[in-house]
Amino acid sequence: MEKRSKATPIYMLSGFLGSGKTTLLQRLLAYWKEQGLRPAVVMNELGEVNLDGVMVGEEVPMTEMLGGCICCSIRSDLSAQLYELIREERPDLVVIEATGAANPLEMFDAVTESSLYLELDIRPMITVVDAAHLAELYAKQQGKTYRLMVEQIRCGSDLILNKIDRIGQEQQQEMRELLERLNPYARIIPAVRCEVDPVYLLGDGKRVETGNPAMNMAERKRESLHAGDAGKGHDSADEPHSHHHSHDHVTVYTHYFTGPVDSVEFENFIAELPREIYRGKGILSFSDTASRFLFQYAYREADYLKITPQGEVPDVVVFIGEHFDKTKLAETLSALEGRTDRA
Ligand SMILES: Nc1nc2c(ncn2[C@@H]2O[C@H](COP(=O)(O)OP(=O)(O)OP(=O)(O)O)[C@@H](O)[C@H]2O)c(=O)[nH]1
Repeated sequence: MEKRSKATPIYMLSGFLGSGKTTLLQRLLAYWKEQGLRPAVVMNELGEVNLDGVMVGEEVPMTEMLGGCICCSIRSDLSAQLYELIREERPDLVVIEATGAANPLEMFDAVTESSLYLELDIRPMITVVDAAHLAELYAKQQGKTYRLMVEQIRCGSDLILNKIDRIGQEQQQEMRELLERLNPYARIIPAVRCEVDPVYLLGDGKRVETGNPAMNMAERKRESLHAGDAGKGHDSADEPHSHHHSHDHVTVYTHYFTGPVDSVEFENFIAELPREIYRGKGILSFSDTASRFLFQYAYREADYLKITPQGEVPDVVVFIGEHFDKTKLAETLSALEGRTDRA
């Protein structure tokens, strides 16, 4: 118990873009608050705006690391940000939600580096897996996205097999078995919208780690870099240094709107997005409704949630994908604004 007051527990949420990390984060924050704890969040986004932050209550201290990925381009900032957050806010625990493109081993290294300066209690990594997306990628078993997803699965101590509402029973079983093969150490928790029992997930008061989680991770890292399912064709196995740039292929485009757009036109535009774009999020004002919407697009499924953002938040969308044509996307989005102007 004494240790708790000194070492700050650090929870890392891993999982590919759009798998459900923020959905899980919201549940965990609600649970911790119910327990009378004061959580803090480090939110890392590839885009220039923190749209996930809108989903986190204002009372939760949050550090934003934007415009890059914690695991490489802005990795060195993590220690400083954590240090400030812990010193100024004195939280009971910190959750780090990395970008979905983050290589979990690099993220783990970055946090371990921080523990040289700060007294941290690094908790087992939680990986959220989009069951439908994994099923599709597993059918092909190639590509950087699949390899990254496998890496994230191998590094998780707890694997939430999320979005099982999007696949049938048989495929659920197949994906479960795949996870067991890829990571026999982990607990697998099937879920819809990350609805999991936080007491079970976090193991509060019950879970006994077999050994030091950091040590387990180091072992897994060695394994992961040398052999196994992921090792086949894994960047770092083929080219020893390339794993540091494992998500160089990810393209991000941020578009600030100058005014509202027509909702039907926007939905049509989303329905026709190229496949290379696998994630989108934004805050939008539509010309045909009064409220503002938080827009989400993950693995070809779009969601619109009515929101009242706190403070000044621009109308903006961020698209993330692999080598898509930013210029064309910018033109199409500008044209949508133009159409509304004429209306
Ligand atoms: N159908 C379905 N949709 C889900 C489920 N869980 C989350 N979603 C939706 O998937 C989208 C992405 O969820 P997030 O929680 O924002 O995903 P994320 O991993 O934080 O995304 P990034 O921060 O971009 O990596 C949202 O529209 C969610 O409402 C699920 O179990 N089933």
